[in-house]
Amino acid sequence: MKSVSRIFNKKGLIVSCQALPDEPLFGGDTMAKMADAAVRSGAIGIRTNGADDIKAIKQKVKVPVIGLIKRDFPGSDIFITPTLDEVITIIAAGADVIALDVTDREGRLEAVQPLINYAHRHGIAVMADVSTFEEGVAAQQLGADFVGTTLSGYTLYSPQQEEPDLRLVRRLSAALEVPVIAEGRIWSPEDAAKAMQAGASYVVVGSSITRPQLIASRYVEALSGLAAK
Ligand SMILES: CC(=O)N[C@H](C=O)[C@@H](O)[C@H](O)[C@H](O)COP(=O)(O)O
Repeated sequence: MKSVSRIFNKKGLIVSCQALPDEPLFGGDTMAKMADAAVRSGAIGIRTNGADDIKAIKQKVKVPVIGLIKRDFPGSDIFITPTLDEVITIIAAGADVIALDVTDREGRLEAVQPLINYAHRHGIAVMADVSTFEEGVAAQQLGADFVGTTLSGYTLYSPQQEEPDLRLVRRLSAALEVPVIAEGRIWSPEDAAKAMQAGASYVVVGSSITRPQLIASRYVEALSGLAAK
């Protein structure tokens, strides 16, 4: 496997280009254009969901791609690359890093080890999406190459807040040897800068760059009281 420090050529912004089938920008072609725009602006990596989008983005841009597959299983809360099937599909699609759920739910901390090992046997690095400090420590012990704060706010036991979890970024960055990726609810360049000041090596920004329906709705909401007058 490529040494982790050589996957991304420097620290910086990773743009998450994701649209699910029910979102207006759904489709590999659109996501590849989003990725192109991000890279032209200086993004050093892309994070994306699904084999089609991974392939389309890999064809379009030269920066490393973090791939995941969101898949729902009835009765389970684990939806980011839940099983080996998705890991195999992501590798075949050409991702440079695989993102997967490394939370302490449903026996996941045991179940995820073979997925990490499989990725490594195929020369692919792993980004652990965690929701707490303890999960980040466990993820490093399990061999994850990057630890991301992606799932803080999305497990029942992590802080439920509108802002990014900078406290978690700070604690993980102080304690871990592997690079920490700040991700989740980063809505401004100022928040992104704070995340890096808190110790993150990389900052993933998604919705506030690539989900125009969410961006527009913030403006509409800000105007709604005034527009009624
Ligand atoms: C919790 C979950 O499903 N997160 C997903 C993970 O890949 C994406 O839907 C987010 O857009 C991504 O984490 C970036 O975060 P934000 O869009 O807040 O900048």
